Amino acid sequence: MKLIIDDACYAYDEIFSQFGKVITMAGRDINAKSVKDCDVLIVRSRTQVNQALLEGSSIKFVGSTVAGLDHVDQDYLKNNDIEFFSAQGCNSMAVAEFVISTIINLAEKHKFNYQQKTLGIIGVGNVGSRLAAKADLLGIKTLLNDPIRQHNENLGNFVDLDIALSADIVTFHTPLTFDGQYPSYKLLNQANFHHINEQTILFNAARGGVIDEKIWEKTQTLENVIDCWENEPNINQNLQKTAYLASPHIAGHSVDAKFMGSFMVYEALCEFFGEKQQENIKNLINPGVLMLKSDNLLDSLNEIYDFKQDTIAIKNIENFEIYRRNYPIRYEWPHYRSKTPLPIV
Ligand SMILES: NC(=O)C1=CN([C@@H]2O[C@H](COP(=O)(O)OP(=O)(O)OC[C@H]3O[C@@H](n4cnc5c(N)ncnc54)[C@H](O)[C@@H]3O)[C@@H](O)[C@H]2O)C=CC1
Ligand SMILES: O=C(O)C(=O)[C@H](O)COP(=O)(O)O
Repeated sequence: MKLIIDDACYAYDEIFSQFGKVITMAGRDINAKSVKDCDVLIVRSRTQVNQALLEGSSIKFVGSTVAGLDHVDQDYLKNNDIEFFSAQGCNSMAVAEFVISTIINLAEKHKFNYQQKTLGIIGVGNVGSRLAAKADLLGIKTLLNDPIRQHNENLGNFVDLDIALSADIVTFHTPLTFDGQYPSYKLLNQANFHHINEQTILFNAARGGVIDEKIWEKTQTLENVIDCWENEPNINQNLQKTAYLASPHIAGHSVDAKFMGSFMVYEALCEFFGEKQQENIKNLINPGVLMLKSDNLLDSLNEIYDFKQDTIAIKNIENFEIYRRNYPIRYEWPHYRSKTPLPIV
């Protein structure tokens, strides 16, 4: 069997070589010619998985080791009997940690008490619900918006989009969708941007396109935090120059998340081909207990990982893709022993 794998997939050799010959390439370079005689395709977010890539190939299984689905034409896969698995939730804790760590840093910069702020979370799935749980632990009041969940689960505590947008801190965690009853493309647009004002902290760690950047660049906010952009890696430099954090789509890039993305696809692949899982793969990340020296929350979170370094690293946007492909090691909070309680859920 032949597997073609994005070389940014965590531990691709240790994890996937039990299935056959592994060929790797940068995700953006995987093309119809390279997949043609392969049986399995494993990607992250940079490969467009569609008819143009797969028609006439031998691919029987596609695994995506990330949460977003906008790079995959799932209808094409279904109609052509190609098995698809996506590692939903693999990086949700990493994104929640990114948002909380940034809020704590902004509280210090602007001298506000985060317990007196409201946090509007738009999209309350794997990321949004973990973020909400961490915010609750810290005593931050959340305003949750997710009309799909509200409709399906009849949740009484959810709010309308306009209410979530009027929070002090507004953060998007929806997929990028263009159709259905609740498309998220330009969810923050001409008609509702007036809720965002000079006191708002606005995050996009979901996907470029969820917020209309043409309007965003003309809107005065307290701070912008932008991890996901329209037209990556050719990002909007007006927004980049003024954002508190302008990072290269790395909110989900913890070691744990990358491992979990690969591992979840591995489990699905074992099931698909009826192969037994190798026990040792579960132990591929094991940094032991990591000790923190700091004695307050802000310093502890920055000692774990200071996200400001990611903004500095892409001041020259030519570094956008290189930096994210060679991202520093960042472990999630549960690995650390801290003198001050961390909001771990
Ligand atoms: N910056 C990064 O590194 C990362 C970005 N992402 C992005 O974040 C998105 C969310 O990730 P997860 O929470 O894991 O996905 P998820 O599928 O678990 O949750 C998404 C939630 O958004 C809701 N939703 C969909 N359309 C909506 C709308 N119009 N308004 C409000 N809510 C809506 C859904 O009902 C669902 O509950 C991913 O699709 C991906 O695009 C995910 C992980 C890492
Ligand atoms: O899971 C998602 O969705 C993401 O946005 C990933 O963190 C993106 O990872 P890359 O494949 O772009 O490294």
